[in-house]
Amino acid sequence: MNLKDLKIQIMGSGAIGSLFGGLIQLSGFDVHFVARRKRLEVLKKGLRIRGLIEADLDVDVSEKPENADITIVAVKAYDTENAAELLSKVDCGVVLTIQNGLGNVERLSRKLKRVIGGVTTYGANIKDDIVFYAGEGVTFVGNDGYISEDALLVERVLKESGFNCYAVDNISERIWRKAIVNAVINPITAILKVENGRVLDEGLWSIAKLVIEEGKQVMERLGINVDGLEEAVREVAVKTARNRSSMLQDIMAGRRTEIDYINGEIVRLSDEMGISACANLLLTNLVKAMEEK
Ligand SMILES: NC(=O)C1=CN([C@@H]2O[C@H](COP(=O)(O)OP(=O)(O)OC[C@H]3O[C@@H](n4cnc5c(N)ncnc54)[C@H](OP(=O)(O)O)[C@@H]3O)[C@@H](O)[C@H]2O)C=CC1
Ligand SMILES: CC(C)(CO)C(=O)C(=O)O
Repeated sequence: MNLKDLKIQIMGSGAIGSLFGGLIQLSGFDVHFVARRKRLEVLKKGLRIRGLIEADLDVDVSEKPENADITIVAVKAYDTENAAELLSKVDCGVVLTIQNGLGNVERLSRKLKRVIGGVTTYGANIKDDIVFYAGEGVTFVGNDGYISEDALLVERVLKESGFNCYAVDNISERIWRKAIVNAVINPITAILKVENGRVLDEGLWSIAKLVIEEGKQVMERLGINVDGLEEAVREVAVKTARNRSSMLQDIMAGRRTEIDYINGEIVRLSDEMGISACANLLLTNLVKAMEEK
């Protein structure tokens, strides 16, 4: 089978799903977009991408998933279970999650076969129904302990579509490292309504260190490598110093955040392990209180 004969499906065609689907379709693949509510109506009229590229595409979009060779899950973490239920009604092929947060692979795997993990630093947002391609990044896909055929297939499709993409054998470590970055930067910036760089201020960095330490304890118990974690968080804070985190943007727009699946998941796992995660609990509950305002 020719690679370009593969059918790719995007489950959740918001900012990052539309960007991935749009770039994959532009390189010649047949792409099916799954969307709902306002986004479904918008995409029926076409997908508009601006920013690092400019493209206007007619897309195949519906509310229901279809059979596909590869399905990319790009719903918010709190919608994962519902997405998995809908996908379980069709043959969705290899299932790749590019979501943020912890536990997405596990939640999808309860209902679906051939799930592989993923993590991406590409950046996109939607304004006035237009997808803004804000930043080129890197995407890692795969499993733990081995490089699977499914991960290699996804890597080929994404590379062919112009993505920096690598199949890896330590996807949990990569997912956890991004989650710890998000556990530090996202709630602190959302609560204080400040840009990412402010977490480097002395007082805030002392909170950051507690959040990282608690995350580290869980990671170590799960057998995940924690080398250089604090330095890695610091590096992202420096590189994205002028950014407004996604959680700050969600809070400002009155949207639900992914806090339960980032800091909240560290707290849940710590409880299960009988260890303390006070800093993560505090940040989780403060952000939840802000969501309820
Ligand atoms: N945006 C980015 O740059 C990046 C995002 N991520 C992660 O990717 C995930 C998605 O983020 P993002 O694209 O920003 O979020 P968006 O809210 O823009 O997109 C999610 C989309 O999924 C839709 N959706 C949810 N459930 C269903 C369903 N059952 N059927 C059809 N559509 C559904 C939502 O619809 P509705 O709005 O109606 O709920 C929404 O359009 C998150 O986990 C995020 O943290 C990771 C890296 C970068
Ligand atoms: C890396 C960071 C913190 C960049 O803003 C991010 O992933 C987010 O905002 O969700």
